[in-house]
Amino acid sequence: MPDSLWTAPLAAGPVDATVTVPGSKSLTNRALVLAALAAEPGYVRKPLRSRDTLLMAAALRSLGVGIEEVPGSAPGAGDDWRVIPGQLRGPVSVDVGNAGTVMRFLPPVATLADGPVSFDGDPRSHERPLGSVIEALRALGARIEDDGRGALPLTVHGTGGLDGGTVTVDASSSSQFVSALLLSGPRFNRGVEVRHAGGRLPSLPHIRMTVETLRAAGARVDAPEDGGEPDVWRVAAGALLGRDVTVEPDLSNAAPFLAAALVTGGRVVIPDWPARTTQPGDDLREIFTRMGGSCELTDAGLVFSGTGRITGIDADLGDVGELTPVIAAVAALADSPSTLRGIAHLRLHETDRLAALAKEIGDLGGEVAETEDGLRITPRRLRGGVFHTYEDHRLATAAAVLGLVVEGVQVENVATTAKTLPDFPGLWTSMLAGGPATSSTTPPAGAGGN
Ligand SMILES: O=C(O)C1=C[C@@H](OP(=O)(O)O)[C@@H](O)[C@H](O)C1
Ligand SMILES: C=C(OP(=O)(O)O)C(=O)O
Repeated sequence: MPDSLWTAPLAAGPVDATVTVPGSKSLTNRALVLAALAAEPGYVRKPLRSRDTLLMAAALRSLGVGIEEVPGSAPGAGDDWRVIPGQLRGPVSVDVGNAGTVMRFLPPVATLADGPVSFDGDPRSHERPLGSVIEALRALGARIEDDGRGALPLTVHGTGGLDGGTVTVDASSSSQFVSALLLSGPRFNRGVEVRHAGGRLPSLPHIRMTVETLRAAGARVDAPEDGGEPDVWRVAAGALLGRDVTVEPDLSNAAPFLAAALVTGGRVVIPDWPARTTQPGDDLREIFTRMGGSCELTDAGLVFSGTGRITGIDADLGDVGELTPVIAAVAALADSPSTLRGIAHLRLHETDRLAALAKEIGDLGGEVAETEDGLRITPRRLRGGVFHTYEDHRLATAAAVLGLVVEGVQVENVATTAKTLPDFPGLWTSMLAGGPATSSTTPPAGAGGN
């Protein structure tokens, strides 16, 4: 059966709305892992409930961690999670879907289980790189069965603990390799020292996020940004605290909504925008200001306005690669060309994002050329048509941005946005209706967990 098409709504005029963006995927999944590895129960409040985080919760539950629904502390935000750590058990089968955080963060956790833990996921999960994590865990003492391709499927033969120690990895294809080894590090007998050796590390803010969340959970961490050796992180062995963590809104998922203000010359308010954060999405304030908008952090949240004029940019997005699809969509609507650099690793994301953006924006009449490490975008008059999304949530939200000002953009499989955003179409139409837009907290069908 062909995937369904969703006709992206055209904006009738400048948008003017307040959009409550659900919790951060990256923070929710780190909070779940750290709470599961803690020495005492804790809470994850205002968690994101999307495919990626429900898969993480389901995997941890099957490993023996209690994750209970408790009434939410924040009005209207849905239930919170109480996480009760326990002895991790096997045999267990984990479905990672196409979640990088699940497929990379959980194999190190599985070494602590008392039996085998097998991992598998969507077809794309077999193509996303994992070899550095597999080799690193073997070097630290783990037994792992795989088919030698450095990817899923695989089985970690947990023995209830791991020696740990020093390991060198090439994390140039994903920062998640470093984050994965650090997150479980406090539970390894000798802690862990991770040394990156290879090309440029992408998504550094996500590694800083890992370091901050570990420290907040009581771990002792040495990191390069504190005057340590470049590309070397050390996590000492030790018990993790059970904490009460409130998840920030997902600032990367704010991108399409801020873009809506930019491309329609409107105004969007995102409540609860943190004054300080490790989320890469915070860079949208600067990037979209350079592209013609203006923003202000107020008590009501981030107030972002467009003028209707959109300027192209030359930007290195290596630290904030996950923002690329929406930035590329905005760039295709600008009044001057853009060059997006430092993002070769996007070829290994949910899909090959560079190829997909070049093809799909190109099919609407745009001019997008792939470079060795990014995209060169020359704005052209766009026309409607089918925008294929390759089961990539951020391709779908990028297409919705184009559809605001290009009539007849039909987005294939918009439901794929549920990877990180529950009810994106509902949020989008509420934004266009001008009312307050708040996503439903109902989990997407087939997401696993409960
Ligand atoms: O650690 C994380 O939560 C993430 C790290 C980044 O991965 P890469 O370093 O593979 O780009 C990012 O793109 C992804 O969406 C989330
Ligand atoms: C790259 C992404 O996801 P993942 O966590 O699956 O790597 C993303 O969300 O843009």
